[in-house]
Parts: sequence; C-alpha cells; structure tokens
Amino acid sequence: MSQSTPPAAADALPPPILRDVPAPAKINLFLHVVGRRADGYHLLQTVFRFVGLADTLHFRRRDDGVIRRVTPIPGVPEATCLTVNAALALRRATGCRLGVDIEVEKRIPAGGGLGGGSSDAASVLLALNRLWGTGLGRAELQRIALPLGADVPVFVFGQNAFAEGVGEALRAVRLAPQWYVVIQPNAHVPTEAAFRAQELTRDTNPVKISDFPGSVARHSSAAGEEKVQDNVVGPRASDGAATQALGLPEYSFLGSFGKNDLEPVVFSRFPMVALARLVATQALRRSGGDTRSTVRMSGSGACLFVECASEAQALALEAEIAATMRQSNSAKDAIRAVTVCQGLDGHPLQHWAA
Ligand SMILES: C[C@](O)(CO)[C@H](O)COP(=O)(O)OP(=O)(O)OC[C@H]1O[C@@H](n2ccc(N)nc2=O)[C@H](O)[C@@H]1O
Ligand SMILES: Nc1ncnc2c1ncn2[C@@H]1O[C@H](COP(=O)(O)OP(=O)(O)OP(=O)(O)O)[C@@H](O)[C@H]1O
Repeated sequence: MSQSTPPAAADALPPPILRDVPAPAKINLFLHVVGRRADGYHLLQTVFRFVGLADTLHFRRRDDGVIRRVTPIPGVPEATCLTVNAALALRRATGCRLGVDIEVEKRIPAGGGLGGGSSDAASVLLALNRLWGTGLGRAELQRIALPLGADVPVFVFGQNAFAEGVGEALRAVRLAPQWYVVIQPNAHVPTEAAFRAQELTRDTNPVKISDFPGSVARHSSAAGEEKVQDNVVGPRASDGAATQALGLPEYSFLGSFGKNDLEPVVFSRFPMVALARLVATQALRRSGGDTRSTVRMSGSGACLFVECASEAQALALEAEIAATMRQSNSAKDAIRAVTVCQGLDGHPLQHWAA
C-alpha cells in the first residue's frame, strides 16, 4: 500500500464536482506477439495512438465513502465496471475514505479493441487523484493501473507510446498527424479468447524503434557530410518519469509497417470481422486514397481502422463504406458503425499527473 502522500484535509480539497473529463480511445497501429509469460499473459510490442473518439466522465465527490457508477453501460454491470474498480484501487492504495458518483457518457464501443474500458479506468484514477486530493505521482498511478488491465497504464502515461512487456513498458513516440476511419464490425471479440487460441503465433521477431518508418534522424556533421544516427528515445516510463515526446523524431505508420498478430485468429473465428474487412478494403481501393493504406484491426478487435493522411481522404472512405452498406445487405450486416477521428498528439489529461 502506497501511503507516501497523506490524504488532503477536507478544507484543502477542490470543489466536489468535476465534469467533462475525457477518456479517449486508443488504436494499436501494429500489435506483435513476441512471447508468452509463465502466467499465460503475452509479451507484446505495439504502438498506441490516442484518437479523438472519447467517452466523457463526470464526478461528484461523496463524504460517505460510497463509490457508485450512476449511469448504465449496456453489457457492463456496475459491479465489474473498470470505473468502479479503478476508484476502489485508488482508495486501497491511498487509504482515502471519500466516495464518488461516476457518470459515464459512453461513445467508445465496449470490447472493440479501442481500450474504452481501460481509458475510463485511467481517467477515473487521474480525476479522483485530484478530487480526493490523494496527490499521487504518475509513476504510482501507473503501478495502480496495471492490475486493472494491461491497457490501462498507457492512458495514465499520457503520450503516444511504443509499448513492450504486457503493455506496461512504455516509451513516448511522436506520431505524424493522421486521421483514422474506424470500422466497427457486428461482432464482439473477447480479448482472452483471442489470446488463448491455439493457432495464435507467438514468436514474431522483435522490432526496434529504429525500424519504424522515418525513425532514423539524419544530421549534417560540421564537415557537411550527412551522418545517420539511431533514434534517441527518453527513459522508460517504468523508471518513473514520463518522457517528453517533443524533440523525438516523428514516425509515420501510414502504409503497412508491422501487422496485428491477432488478426488471423479473429478473422477465422469471427466471419463478420473478416467480411467487414473485405468491404472496407474494397471501399478503400475505390475511394482513391493512398495506395499503401491497408485495413487493420486494433487490439484484439473487433474494430478495424484505416490510417489516412488527411481528413478529406478519411471522409471519402467513410462515405464509400456507407454507400456500400446502403447497396449491400451483407455489408450492412457485417458493419455496425463507421466513424472518422483524428489522431491526437497526446492524451488530453497528460498534464493531470506530475
Ligand atoms: C490486446 C490489447 O488491447 C493490446 O493493446 C491488450 O493487450 C489487452 O489489454 P486489456 O484489455 O487491458 O487486457 P486485460 O484485461 O489485462 O487481459 C484480458 C485477457 O487477455 C489476455 N492477455 C491480455 C494482455 C496480454 N498482454 N496478454 C494476454 O494474454 C489474458 O488472457 C487476459 O486475461
Ligand atoms: N467502463 C467500461 N467500459 C467498457 N467496458 C468495460 C468497462 N468496464 C468494464 N468493461 C469490460 O471490459 C471489457 C473490455 O472493455 P474495453 O472497451 O476496454 O475493451 P477493448 O476495447 O476490447 O480493450 P482492448 O483494446 O484492451 O482489447 C468489456 O467487454 C467489458 O465487459
């Protein structure tokens, strides 16, 4: 139990209501499974990008110690909701006796591979750390985040990141401005089932940041001769300090760097996801966007995405998919929703933890 910062006195607390706290979705630009731990968890390599699609949370502090989620989330009972679990975990870690009412405006599809539940949990940790005056630093919040789920720490970290381990060893990366078309297939893929599949390949060769597109910084030496330098990244988040992505080279994954190793498992077991990908791929070819673009799955699915260099390209693709859905019943059956969102430079709450 971390008791390094005593809970703030009641009169030192901020106002009891905190509204409009964002919880953005993430996209896994690639997802490599490079091994498996003895406890069954998989060793991954991925780049997380935050995007403009977000849930919104509202908080009202309670003096009676009760922690409640006061809005329903279809398919997610309050007792297992990551918002409530995050509040309980912060209280356990700090000894704080306050409670809270949590409202969630859900926009990120639950269980869609976009980390919606994980992001809600991280925003609860960041918000309650203020509202309850518990004053934990980012590294402590990240430690509390990990047992809640492998995807939770990156949302506390607050910067787009290259992640290793089970997703907790994070290094900030600076990503080129991009837009995303997010396609939600008519399927729910349980993360655990995708990872447990016997046919999943777990031995993808590890990549280095210096393999990323655009990751080699070219510097001119005093003599005017061009020298190629390995990319320099900040310290690992697990060492404590969050790194500043500013000053890092900018990566562009537009095109098809890497892959998502969970795709073959999900596409073969969930035909609606495979069909949604086919519809999106054909629409992509017709919409005349960047010919290097591909349709890829985020996380353990089911959501698919296409990275686009401009909003206009993304909107053209969205319109093309929508037209196919109007013309074809099977496309309409396979795809539940399509949205366009912008890639973010960082988490909107990245300055909420020290
Ligand atoms: C697929 C990703 O979304 C990629 O970012 C994450 O790795 C999943 O993160 P998450 O949803 O927060 O996952 P958790 O709630 O921690 O784990 C759900 C289940 O997925 C499996 N799991 C998850 C993460 C991981 N690195 N290896 C795993 O094998 C485990 O069976 C676990 O019981
Ligand atoms: N606040 C919440 N919002 C959404 N899902 C939640 C929440 N709390 C708990 N859950 C549960 O967690 C599961 C995973 O939720 P989440 O939306 O984070 O999945 P995901 O996007 O597939 O995650 P990942 O990218 O980590 O695979 C859901 O299927 C749901 O049962």
